[in-house]
Amino acid sequence: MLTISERLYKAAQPVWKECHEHPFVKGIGDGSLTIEQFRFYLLQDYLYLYDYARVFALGIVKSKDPKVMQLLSKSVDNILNGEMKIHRSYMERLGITEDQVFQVKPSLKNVAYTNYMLAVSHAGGIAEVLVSILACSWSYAEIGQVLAQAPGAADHTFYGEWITGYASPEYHSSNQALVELTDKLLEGCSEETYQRMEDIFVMCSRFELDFWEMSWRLES
Ligand SMILES: Cc1ncc(CN)c(N)n1
Repeated sequence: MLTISERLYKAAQPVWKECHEHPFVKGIGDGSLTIEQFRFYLLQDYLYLYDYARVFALGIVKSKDPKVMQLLSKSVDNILNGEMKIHRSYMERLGITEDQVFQVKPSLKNVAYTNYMLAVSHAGGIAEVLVSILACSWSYAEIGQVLAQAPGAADHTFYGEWITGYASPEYHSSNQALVELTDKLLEGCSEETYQRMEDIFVMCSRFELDFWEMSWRLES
């Protein structure tokens, strides 16, 4: 029998396949993505990650289990001081200051995605919080792993740092902890609850695809 996370993963496969095949993702992998497109993505993603960290923080508020609270607070730290280090390094390379990022307006699709995660998490419980962040964390772990396997991709002078960041054992294990926690929280849940979770997971996966597309087209 499939675990809850395996069922969620299977349900989102058609959308994840489109993410893997998206020209933006392929372009990071083969180095053909323009710096202009990456710069646009970087700025939007930097803003996105602050709201994403807020969703984890909401999980701390919603949880009564000290172990879950510890894991989520570690995740907040991983995002703000780990994952975003990659962004800050690229900002330095591209001559962008944090003040300049905050002058950028988040795009419509960026706002739609973060507002969706925040709304679902505010209205729901700890399981809704976990499932709404899972597609984000998991799809990037998978994209990082796939791109890192292409010969030379991880050593690319510009995109290599992005690829190695998301393919790193640290990123993989923090994502794995979220997958396992989701299974634990939803073990033995009713079919009705599962369907609600699947809707959230697939919706967030669609937002992921939209984020790549928006960045490819520089849609602000
Ligand atoms: C839009 C988006 N989705 C996911 C990730 C990976 N945390 C990210 N940085 N940005």
